Amino acid sequence: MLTKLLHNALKQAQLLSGVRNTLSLWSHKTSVRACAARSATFQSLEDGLELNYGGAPMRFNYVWLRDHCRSASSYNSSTNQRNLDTASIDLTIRPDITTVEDGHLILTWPGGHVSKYSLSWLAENSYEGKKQSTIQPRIFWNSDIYKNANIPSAKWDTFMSCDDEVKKFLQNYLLYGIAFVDDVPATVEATEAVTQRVSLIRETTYGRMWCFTSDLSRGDTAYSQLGLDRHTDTSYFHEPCGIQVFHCLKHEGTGGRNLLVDGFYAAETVRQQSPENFELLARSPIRHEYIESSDNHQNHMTGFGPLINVYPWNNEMYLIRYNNYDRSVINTIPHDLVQPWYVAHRELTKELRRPENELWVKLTPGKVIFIDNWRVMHGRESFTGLRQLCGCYLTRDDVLSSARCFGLHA
Ligand SMILES: C[N+](C)(C)CCCC[C@H](N)C(=O)O
Ligand SMILES: O=C(O)CCC(=O)C(=O)O
Repeated sequence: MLTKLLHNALKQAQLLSGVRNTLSLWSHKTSVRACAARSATFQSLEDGLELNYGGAPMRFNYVWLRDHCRSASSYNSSTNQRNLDTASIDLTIRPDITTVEDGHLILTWPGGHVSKYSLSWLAENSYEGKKQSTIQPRIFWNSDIYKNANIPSAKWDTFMSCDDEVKKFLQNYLLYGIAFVDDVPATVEATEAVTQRVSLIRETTYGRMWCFTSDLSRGDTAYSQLGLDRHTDTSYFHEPCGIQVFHCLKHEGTGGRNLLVDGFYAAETVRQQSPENFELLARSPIRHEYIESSDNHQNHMTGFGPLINVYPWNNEMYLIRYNNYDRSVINTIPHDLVQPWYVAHRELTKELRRPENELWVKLTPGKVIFIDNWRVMHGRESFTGLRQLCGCYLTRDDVLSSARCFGLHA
């Protein structure tokens, strides 16, 4: 089941990533000395070599090859760290001898040092390979897609005792950007324990674990009974918190449902409809800000970054900051682009607000939700009565590290 999901996600990511194959643009071949060995051939280029090994040709620069030598003197394979001082490599270095033998590329450098790279390692680590592959397979969703996928929630008992349950949970989390644990005791301590099964908690000005009601104890509308439109949190950090955990410990009143919207689904729609609007949102840095001044709390946080962030080599999205409440003065976009930026922002907002893209959930005591705060927007319906919400933030790097240690593609 998971394998099939992953396969579909990979297919979808490939379709959606807008990757263009530029291999046909390659030039600069100096000599065409083809050397056949097994299924691999190479050709020398001015500053490196081109390797043909199965799929598309791959090009490797000579300085890069020397820098990535995995011999014991160049690389410490017990700490997985480089020994070689990169600055000591002659920038005009070329090997004296190049051969392909037994599935390896073997280079003998001036001075006699030999570097040996397995062809499969080279294929895995080539730019061409990276450009065509997805860093994190995901399934973009609207309300129907998510509901029809019938993703099971993890259960407190098994989640706390069985690593495989945490692995399944993380796999769902990586694919959809949201995941639930049910039957959790309605306490801050149990919420903390569930979170720590996943990774480290990130302390912020709001605390390590926070538990809040609508008492306006902080200078932010989150601490009121007002509805909150879809947004991501801590957009005013240069690195917004990666994950938001919520657990509603108590609600005696009406309303207060939570809204979830997959920002990547909406942004991908914009990319398909008007690539220039997507580009503009991905290129223009904007500022968000959090200012709080009271007897108990003094804060002035501000961070820059574009609304949409993509990896430049494959155009895959990895982070959206969208918070109209906390967006600060726009003075980082030149005049000519201000109007187009608002047009692009409007188009994205329209997609984010489509009712069919909205997933509404009523968080009840026992149900803990993990939300990818780099991808999935959350909001809240206004409410009456006493409502107590606890939770915390996690850092994305720590969560991805946990996922990789479980052998997941992250
Ligand atoms: C979740 N918790 C109530 C602790 C913090 C709320 C932070 C609210 C802020 N406007 C933001 O969006 O970042
Ligand atoms: O009260 C809620 O359910 C959500 C609050 C919220 O959106 C936030 O703290 O950012």
